[in-house]
Amino acid sequence: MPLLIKNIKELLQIREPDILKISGADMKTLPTIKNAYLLIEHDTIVDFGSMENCNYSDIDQVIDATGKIVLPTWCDSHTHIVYAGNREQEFVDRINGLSYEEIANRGGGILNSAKTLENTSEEDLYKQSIERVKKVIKLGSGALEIKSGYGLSTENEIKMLRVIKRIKKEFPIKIKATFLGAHAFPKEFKDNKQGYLDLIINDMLPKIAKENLAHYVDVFCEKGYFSLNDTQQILEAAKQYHLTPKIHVNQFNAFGGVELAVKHNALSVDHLEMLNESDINALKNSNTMPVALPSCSYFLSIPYTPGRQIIDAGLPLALATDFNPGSTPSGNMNFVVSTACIKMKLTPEEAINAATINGAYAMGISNQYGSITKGKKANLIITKQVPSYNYLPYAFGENNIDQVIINGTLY
Ligand SMILES: N=CN[C@@H](CCC(=O)O)C(=O)O
Ligand SMILES: [Zn+2]
Repeated sequence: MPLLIKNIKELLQIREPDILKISGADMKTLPTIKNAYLLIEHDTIVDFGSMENCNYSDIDQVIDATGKIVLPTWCDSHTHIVYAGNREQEFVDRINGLSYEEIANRGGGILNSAKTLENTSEEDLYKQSIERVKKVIKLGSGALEIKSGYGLSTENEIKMLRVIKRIKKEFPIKIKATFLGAHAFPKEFKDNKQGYLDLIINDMLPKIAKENLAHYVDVFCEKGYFSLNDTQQILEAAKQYHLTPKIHVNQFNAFGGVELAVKHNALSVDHLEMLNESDINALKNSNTMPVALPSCSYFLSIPYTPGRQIIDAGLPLALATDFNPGSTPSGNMNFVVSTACIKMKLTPEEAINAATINGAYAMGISNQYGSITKGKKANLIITKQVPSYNYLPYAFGENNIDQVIINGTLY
């Protein structure tokens, strides 16, 4: 049954079907229609325009959006939403003076989450994870990339990826799975790093590919984690299984990870809190999307990704949550958009472009998601009554979402 949304105060992010990402100065523009309507059939946007041209009078299902804004749902291209337990104690430890690095060096951090996950059944992991998924959909996320990376053994990485597959089957939002076996070296491989790389390459990758459990491959390319050489080995091996890279780079140190990622045609490079001129140059003329994770900077009190510099260099930028138990226990894209404006000095137009169409690009789905385009999936946020779209990032911490539509159906 068709669904008509009428009297929309402003309909945001109207794009032609061939626009897959927005870069540089173009990010300052957010095409809109004021006093608009939008028509959905099944799961698809079939028509939209100005109310004065709205000739649909016999539609049964109508939403009156007077005073409200309608925009595409957020596309969160970087999450670790499948995890077990939490790391509240480390949060308190950091308040009391320990750094993220010190906690990791004591065997906490990613290894702490891996231990909890090992002791959690697949069923329980699924149950814990879907509570988070339900919450983020209510907060306006209509597409999620989800990483493994708290398994760190063949059995537990596959357990995580099977949970992601099940979420994909059970939930109407778009999900893309990423294999992140190279998230940290397990304790037993502390003095045999090549042994762990070999396990990833010779055991995990073939099994994951055989079960078709992942679309992308990720590596935490960082000092104390995976070196350039380690990263290169994994990306080369993953290529045989057609897994495109989306990698964690430059969170704490810049040492050439961006260039390596670009050389391997990475779909995205994520974090980038530490960025230098050669990283920016490597990204120019590439198809790789830089992704900023401002909630992580907020939570860890580390520098914000220089989004202004990235955009001013003519590059695109995407925004994502990084939802995970250690560095970002939040999947709230509304907070991400606000924080990008407040701390990274993005304009609301830039931040909304970064969290919708560019987020969709960073997960390889912008032909179907991330904008108001005829033929794209009807994944929409209807806000509460607000003065303008600037109010959304301005009123940080306030929930201004009234309704969320996923695949043409109210969620
Ligand atoms: N930096 C690497 N991975 C995650 C954090 C993982 C954790 O602390 O559990 C991130 O993107 O911030
Ligand atoms: Zn991450």
